[in-house]
Amino acid sequence: MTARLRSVLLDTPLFVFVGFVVVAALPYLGLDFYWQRQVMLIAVYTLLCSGLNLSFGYAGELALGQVAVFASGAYAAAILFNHGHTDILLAFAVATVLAGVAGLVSGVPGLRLSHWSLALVSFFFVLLIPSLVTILKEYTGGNAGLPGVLGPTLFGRPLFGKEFYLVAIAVTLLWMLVMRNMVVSRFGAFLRVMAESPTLAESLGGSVYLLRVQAYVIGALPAGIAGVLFTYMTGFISPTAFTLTLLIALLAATVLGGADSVWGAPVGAAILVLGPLQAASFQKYSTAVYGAFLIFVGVAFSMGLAGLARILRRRLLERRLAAPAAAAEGGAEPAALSIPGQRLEVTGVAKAFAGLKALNGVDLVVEPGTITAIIGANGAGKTTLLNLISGVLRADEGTVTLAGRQITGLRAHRVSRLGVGRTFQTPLIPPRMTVLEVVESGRLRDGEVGLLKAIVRLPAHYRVRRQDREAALAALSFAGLGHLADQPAGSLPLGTRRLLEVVRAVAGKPHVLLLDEPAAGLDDDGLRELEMLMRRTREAGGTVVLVEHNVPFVMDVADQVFAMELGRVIASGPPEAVRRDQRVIDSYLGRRGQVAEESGVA
Ligand SMILES: Nc1ncnc2c1ncn2[C@@H]1O[C@H](COP(=O)(O)OP(=O)(O)OP(=O)(O)O)[C@@H](O)[C@H]1O
Repeated sequence: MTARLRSVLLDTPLFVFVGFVVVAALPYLGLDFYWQRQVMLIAVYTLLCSGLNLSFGYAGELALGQVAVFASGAYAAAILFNHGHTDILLAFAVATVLAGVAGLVSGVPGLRLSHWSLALVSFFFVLLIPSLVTILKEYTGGNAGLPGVLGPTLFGRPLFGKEFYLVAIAVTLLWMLVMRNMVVSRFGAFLRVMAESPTLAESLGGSVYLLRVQAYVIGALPAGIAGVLFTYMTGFISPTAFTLTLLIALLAATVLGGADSVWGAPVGAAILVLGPLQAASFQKYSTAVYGAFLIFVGVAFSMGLAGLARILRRRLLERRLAAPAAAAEGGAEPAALSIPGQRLEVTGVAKAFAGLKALNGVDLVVEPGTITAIIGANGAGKTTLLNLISGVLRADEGTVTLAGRQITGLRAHRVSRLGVGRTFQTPLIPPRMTVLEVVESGRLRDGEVGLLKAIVRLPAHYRVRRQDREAALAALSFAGLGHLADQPAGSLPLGTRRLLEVVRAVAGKPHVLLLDEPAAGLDDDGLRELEMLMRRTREAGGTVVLVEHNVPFVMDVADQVFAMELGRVIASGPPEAVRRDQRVIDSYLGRRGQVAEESGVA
């Protein structure tokens, strides 16, 4: 057994292989023809739902064109067959290319505009099926359909009955392994982050547009393959097989199985095929029932069965996880980390929102190995400044340079890849990731996504993922949070989530670290941990920019302070000097003291 095959086998849950071997063996154990068809239909729907998982569940796009791509694969197989090209591998290849093209044609313009444009464009493709079938009647048979598409070949050998069944199961397993490899790769991590927040994905170095196109196009590929299997399974196709009802049913099955789970697809597909909704008396009401079911599942059970299984599994494992993790840290020295800080220089930046000058000629220089704080009243322009540096916003005027290199006007993911890490005023933490996964995602900005390497599990994929994991563990230990590694991030209190954001940014070893109000809402313990983390980051060489309202904290931790008012810097220098500056007292510190006194806060 080669190392790669071994790794594919060992990294895949055993139940998957056992399950597929059992399913593949069923016809040899006496499963009759009717049930063989039902199982193959589950395989077909699994492929369709799995593609939807990627584009809809993981990438968060309402991709409604799956049925159209399914139809293109089905017609491709039938037309090839009728022209004497019976090889099923050829049909798979053509259907996959067609699916990719259909995905690109509908996805590229749709995704460039907005969520809803993609939904509309892809939905339009489904509505187009009957017209296209009529226009291409010569090849498609029009409304009457194409009968007698039976008995494809594989390398010249006809595939009937059990052999075709085996091909259907094997192809489905293969796709599921590809899907699983993608989901556990850096690409999958980006998708999970993006589903939580596109802004976060960009700030971690992912081009949201590119990720969406990739997820949408790749999600279309299994639908093309499913089309080929469906054609050869039924032996007959017509436009009546590719309806809106099927689309709604697939969406319902995807959500029910678990939209952001690899193994939710076969579960949802099995329920769709075997469930009570298949009764003949139900057919007339199918669209309404599936629609109502979709709404119900989407609103009341959006986690799906996979989400439920995750919760149960977590509860079962909770005890076991707590013990070794706590033991692992047990008073050990925090890991050492080197953070390659670079000089950040902001010169004359200005930004207006509909005439309101949020920034009006701001200059700022931050040296490596220092903490620079920016203070000022609400609306002074502090967050806008961080957004300009990190590429979330474009400056109207002025420049931003990193180690002398201009980064002005670059998109957020490019700025991130050049070494700017950041946190957000409201922590952006994907709740379904574990703490370790969240911190690992901070490493995504460094190096390539490596989608193909992940799919075929090249050694480079393992090396990168191992390095990601080690760096994330080191960053957690650096922050004294190693004992939380296996906790679901969503279960953490707000203060710990704030710290976690900082740790995620530190794990990416950024050249500049931008922190937006990290101390907000932290209790005394949290503040101490944050202060320690920031001091360690500075000692490790980091360039830190801190926007913060907690003045005592700022005065304690910062090397230099910039005070802002109405988009301008009104004072800068060492903390004590800025604290005594009369303009700063009048515009900010005095007012904060007054507010604190009025509210009884010391
Ligand atoms: N996207 C936007 N569209 C319109 N106005 C905006 C936008 N972002 C910020 N502003 C305005 O720009 C000004 C500066 O806002 P900014 O959020 O940068 O202030 P801040 O100093 O960070 O305040 P706070 O301490 O409350 O976070 C405010 O008047 C704000 O209303």
